[in-house]
Amino acid sequence: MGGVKVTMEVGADGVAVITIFNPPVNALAIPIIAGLKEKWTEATMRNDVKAIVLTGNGGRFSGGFDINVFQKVHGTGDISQLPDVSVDLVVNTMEDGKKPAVAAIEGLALGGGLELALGCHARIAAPRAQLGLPELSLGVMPGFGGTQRLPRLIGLSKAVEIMMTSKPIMSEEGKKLGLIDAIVPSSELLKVSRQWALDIAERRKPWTRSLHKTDKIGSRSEAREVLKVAREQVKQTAKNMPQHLACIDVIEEGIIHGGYHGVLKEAKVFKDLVLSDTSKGLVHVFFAQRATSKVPNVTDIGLKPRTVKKVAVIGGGLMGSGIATALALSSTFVVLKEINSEYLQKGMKAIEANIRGLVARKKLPQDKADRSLSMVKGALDFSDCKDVDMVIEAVIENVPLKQKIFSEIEKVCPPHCILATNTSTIDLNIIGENTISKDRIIGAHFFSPAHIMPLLEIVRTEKTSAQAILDLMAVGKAIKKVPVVVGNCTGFAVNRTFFPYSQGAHILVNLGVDVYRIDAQIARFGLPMGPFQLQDLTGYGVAVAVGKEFGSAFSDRTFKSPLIDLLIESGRNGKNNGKGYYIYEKGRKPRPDFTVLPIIEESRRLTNIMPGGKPIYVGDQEIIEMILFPVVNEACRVLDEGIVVRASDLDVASVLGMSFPSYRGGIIFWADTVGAGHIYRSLKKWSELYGNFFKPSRFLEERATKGIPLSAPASTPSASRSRM
Ligand SMILES: C[C@H](O)CC(=O)SCCNC(=O)CCNC(=O)[C@H](O)C(C)(C)COP(=O)(O)OP(=O)(O)OC[C@H]1O[C@@H](n2cnc3c(N)ncnc32)[C@H](O)[C@@H]1OP(=O)(O)O
Repeated sequence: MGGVKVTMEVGADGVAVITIFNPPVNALAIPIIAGLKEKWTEATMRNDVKAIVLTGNGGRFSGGFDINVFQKVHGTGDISQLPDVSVDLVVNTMEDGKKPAVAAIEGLALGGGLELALGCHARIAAPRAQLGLPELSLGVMPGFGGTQRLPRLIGLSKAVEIMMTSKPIMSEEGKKLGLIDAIVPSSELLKVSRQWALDIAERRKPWTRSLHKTDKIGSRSEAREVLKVAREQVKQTAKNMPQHLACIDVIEEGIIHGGYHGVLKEAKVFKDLVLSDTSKGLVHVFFAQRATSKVPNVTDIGLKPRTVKKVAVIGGGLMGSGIATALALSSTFVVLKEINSEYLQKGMKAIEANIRGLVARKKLPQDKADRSLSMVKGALDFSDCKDVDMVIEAVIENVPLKQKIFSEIEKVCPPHCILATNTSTIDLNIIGENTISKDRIIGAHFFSPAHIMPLLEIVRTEKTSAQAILDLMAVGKAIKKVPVVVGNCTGFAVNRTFFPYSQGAHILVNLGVDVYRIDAQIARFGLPMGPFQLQDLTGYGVAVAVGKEFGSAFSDRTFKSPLIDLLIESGRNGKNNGKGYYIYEKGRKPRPDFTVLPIIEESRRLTNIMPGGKPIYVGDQEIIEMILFPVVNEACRVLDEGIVVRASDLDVASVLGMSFPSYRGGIIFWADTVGAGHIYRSLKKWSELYGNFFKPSRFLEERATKGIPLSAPASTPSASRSRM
């Protein structure tokens, strides 16, 4: 805690520079807030201080309120741990204080950090500083007056957008909007800010108290319209979460009753939101995501990641072209290797389409797109891979083919080259069977579409070197993925955990439950779509292949549903050919296709699992549980076998790889909120009624009977934990 402090230096010019020190992001921890109050009060009282400049040490203004405090409140339920910053510090001490203050912003000013700057009387920023109010992404809302001051400085519509999306803007945009008063080079930031503060003191520049501004908000009726549209949008984009609508209500309060009333309501609602389950889940995911970058015996043994400048991607299909796109977008040279010029052209075209698509959606500027495309070179021969630092094989799931590729690349590529495979199911030891340097073999499992989905599952075998893992983690970060390191087993951590998801859905259908009802319930729970629509989207071929793989690895608990085969026989292939459980037509939302019902009936007849031949009766909640509890059960096996480093890695993987709702905190966090006991008893009951698929795992049974959360680390590693 030695480095956590607030300092004040008073110059001969009469400016007190107050600096926040709390590396790495100058988070506003409780001692920092106390320090700010103390220094500000001192500066206000000292006769030699004419004006104040607030800044952050180390090139970053502040990353906002200390999120660790939220976690403490979540653990204890004690809301009194939250200090009164909004009125006591920002309104009374800073904004309404007797001395003018200027915020000198570099790097970033996010959340409470930006709100402190809003409480100053002017803001000077360095180029490309990030400014944002991302609180909603943590399940709370701005709590230091941001809901009131930002609209008053930049107008309601843009302020609402910044808060609702949680996305930062750059200081250049902030300048155009009126949030930033001037942009100056970093080297001049303090000098200009000091002068600006003195100019305010001497009335050469306006002494603006943002909370009192009204000129940018517009008329009541305009404001009402903006808020109405925002409410409608968030009902679609932020289902099941309270903070967006709560934030809009608070903004409205300020518009109707004035900024100060808005601040008071904000402070109250902020505290309610901190205690919400949504905030608990999202804050958990925030820290869980950062924890993935800490891997014992890899990131803590003094190794440094080596530079990976050039990567060969073998196979230009859907996955290969997506991976190549992700690499090229982050300025890595890519060799895309295919077996003939037709396939190669297809792959290159797919990369181009991916990149052009980002430009069309305004996610990438044209010049960056051109630069990215120039990073990719096509190749038909392995000799083009002789100077690459990493190979990522992304061909079809065919064992002999993969084995052949691996022994060839081992011969051609330099000895330091990492040999990665994008397989989603096949055991890495089998793929690398004919390869000599087994320490370089590693799994780089991307999720489709690879240039968009944020998860990278890094799979290691017992022989993979720590250096190779570290290098791939660094590549993952460079291409803006969240790398999660896992052990080797069928399906690895993510696909294995979620295999029972579609299995459970198929059991339910064969027990007589309606497919569309199942999909609707799962969507209501918060996944982007239900299991049947997902199956339509990924194609039935994938379902068959994955089913086979898992069926042989976990035959004790695999349910063999004939439904997919029947659908294929009847000429359906999901979204691919526009015919699945749903009808797919361009420009329209998928619509249920009721002509599928007789096929489902046929499946039910063949499996004959309905007790007494009659459809079972289940409530809506039970549908969700019968699909997700088996997922939790498999997650327990993954934990028990030590496939992941820590339980929260599965939370991150489920959120980023499977779109499990982040506000529920990920699969294990959610399971713990439901309670291991309830999950265990439910699975036990269903296993007695409907068979082995539901049988509770040893790990779940033990945790449930001892009353230990599933997320608690194992006290003594089980025999199989040696995998990591
Ligand atoms: C009342 C107020 O309105 C409420 C608030 O202010 S809520 C907080 C709002 N602020 C935020 O949401 C910002 C959260 N932070 C971020 O988005 C990113 O950390 C960042 C953009 C600031 C920096 O990103 P990056 O450089 O990639 O570093 P990143 O690895 O994320 O963070 C570095 C470390 O700082 C920590 N950190 C970042 N922001 C923090 C915060 N606000 N509080 C506490 N710790 C924080 C991270 O946990 C991480 O710790 P670790 O090294 O021990 O894992």
